[in-house]
Amino acid sequence: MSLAVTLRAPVRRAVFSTSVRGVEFRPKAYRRFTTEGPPPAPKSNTALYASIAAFTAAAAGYYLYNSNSDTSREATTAVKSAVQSGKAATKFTPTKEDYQKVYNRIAELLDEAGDYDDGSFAPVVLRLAWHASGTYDKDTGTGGSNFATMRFEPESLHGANAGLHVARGVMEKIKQEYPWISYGDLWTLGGVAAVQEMAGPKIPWRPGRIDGFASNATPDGRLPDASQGSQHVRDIFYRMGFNDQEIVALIGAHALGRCHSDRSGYEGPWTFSPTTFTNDFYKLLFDEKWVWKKWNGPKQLQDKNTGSLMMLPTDYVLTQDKSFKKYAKAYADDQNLFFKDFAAAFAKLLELGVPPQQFVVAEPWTLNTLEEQKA
Ligand code: HEM
Repeated sequence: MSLAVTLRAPVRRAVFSTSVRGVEFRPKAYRRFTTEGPPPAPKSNTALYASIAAFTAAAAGYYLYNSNSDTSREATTAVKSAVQSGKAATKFTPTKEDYQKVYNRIAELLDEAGDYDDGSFAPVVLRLAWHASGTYDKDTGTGGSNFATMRFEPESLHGANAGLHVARGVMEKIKQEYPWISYGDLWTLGGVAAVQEMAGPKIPWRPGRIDGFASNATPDGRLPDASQGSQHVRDIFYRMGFNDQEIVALIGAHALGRCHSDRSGYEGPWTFSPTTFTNDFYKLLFDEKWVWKKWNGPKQLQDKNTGSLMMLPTDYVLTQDKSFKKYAKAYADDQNLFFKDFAAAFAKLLELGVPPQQFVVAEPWTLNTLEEQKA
């Protein structure tokens, strides 16, 4: 039996043309031999074609399994299960509208937080997007949002990720409803929805991340330690490829949410409006007098006036370090500038670790808020 005959089997296309997280996947081996559609199958040859198909699928599986790419391994699984079930691997190519639907569902769930914290899951979901991406190391190309490795131990148990099970739980509900989206795309889209739904700037975003394995995880210690100073902050964020201006813009996300003593050890919110995206974090840094909190917990600052707000040591360095201070002051004075710079830096953060050719579109999209869609 010649290879040419094998590849002309009628079921070939269904077996080979599979979709990985909505991105159509065709292994190079297939592309090389592909023809424009199969010839009609003579009925009497059904058994022959079935065995040819099985052989082809097995060969494809072998080829894919022995390549090192994670995409290949996933495709292999798809091919295998298609063969085992006797059904074609499903092909679904989501459009921008499909991702907008996922965004909308996330936005709805962010609001269904009941008594949780300040009545919204948005801050913790934003934090998940950041921690999933912030493990990136530009020198080795490891870490980042591509593989969503926080699904696995030990990364899910890293001290810095304490409490993020809440966000992963919310995201899991969406995953059940839209199983075609990769976790990396889902979690980063969660970050986008969190910022936008809390009245923040539009965050350009595009899909293409794939699910990896526990072996893709990075070691503990890649995320910042809040008890440290400006050198540590620079070390961590420079490793990801950010500059001082981007660092200061990103940390402005602390306008949102709060610290939890049972998670990080720190306690309290940074602003009086922890579910609205504003430049209040910078304003408060400069306008309030900050004193060390007297308590048994880790060193943190509190506002002298009310004692109800907090700053981490790493937040406070934004007023102490000359270069950081310049940007922090500019953001305190100009919310539009902060929004613009945050959007750019956050969009960059969410794409760390994703090979550019993996993205399904060259230009990131802008997705609409629920409010905009009602209008
Ligand atoms: C020097 C850099 C940073 C340090 C040391 C830091 C540290 C922390 C700590 C200790 C918490 C409290 C966690 C808890 O107890 O639940 C926290 C919360 C948070 N962080 Fe950061 N962070 C940094 C940068 C960022 C960045 C870049 C973002 C996003 C772009 C971000 C977004 C958030 C959000 C939204 C929360 C609130 C989470 C909630 O309410 O559950 N942080 N961060």
